[in-house]
Amino acid sequence: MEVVILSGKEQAGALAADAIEALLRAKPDAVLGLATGSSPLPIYDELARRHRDRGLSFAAAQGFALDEYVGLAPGHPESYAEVVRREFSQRVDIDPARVHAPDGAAADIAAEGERYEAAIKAAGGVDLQILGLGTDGHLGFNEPGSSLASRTRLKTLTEQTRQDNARFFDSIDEVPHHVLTQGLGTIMDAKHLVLIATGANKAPAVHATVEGPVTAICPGSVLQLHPHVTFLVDEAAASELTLADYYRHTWANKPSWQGL
Ligand SMILES: N[C@@H]1[C@@H](O)[C@H](O)[C@@H](COP(=O)(O)O)O[C@@H]1O
Repeated sequence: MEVVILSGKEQAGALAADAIEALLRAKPDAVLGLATGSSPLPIYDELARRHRDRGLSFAAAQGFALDEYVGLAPGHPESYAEVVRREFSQRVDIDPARVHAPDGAAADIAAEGERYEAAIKAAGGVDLQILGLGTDGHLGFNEPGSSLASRTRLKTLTEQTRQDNARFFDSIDEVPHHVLTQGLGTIMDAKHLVLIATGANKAPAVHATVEGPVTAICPGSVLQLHPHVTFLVDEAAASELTLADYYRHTWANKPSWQGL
């Protein structure tokens, strides 16, 4: 695990964009795992800037969203398919037909989960997965209690997550109770995981994820079992980390030839 403590979310976004740019230059047809929520927005802003200013191309790439609400009307502005389109796809040159999301309006949600798993596999798996972190430690929409081996499936949101996400809707009553999310096992299959967490409200979840026991109570903690995971956190989100000084020391002394 690599924990990088940065001064702000723009710096975190730029570092994640560095990793994505390096991947795309080495492998133009890379498969990107796309996260929603507010944390990854600085990454998408930076990728859009690099596309515009220096021709970083996503033309051969593919994208897979982590999750989707169940029960929103197709095209709802807060559906994650729409958020990914608005914040990422339409700002770069990726083929919209190669950006996928689970279909939260599918008649058979269980079958849709299996179809989505098969689609990720058929694409060759995710090369780099962007992740945010819920205040309760969730990844995607894998709420506390999720199996660490879970695959794409229906989940019920906690009230804490519905309240956290109510800011995107007119009222909490409009936040769906159900979602379709890649499982923790699905997420763990990605080759490189890049988690971005900023702000003091994420500090307890960051601490539990990085330094707590590996437990379904904190789904993020499963990342401790992944061989290539990068945590990009700001000072506020890092404020409860026991080994913060060591992470800073490691970053300050990182060999210049070693990427993320
Ligand atoms: N399903 C998403 C997660 O993928 C995201 O990580 C989390 C945190 O969101 P934010 O980054 O806005 O704090 O929100 C949602 O629940």
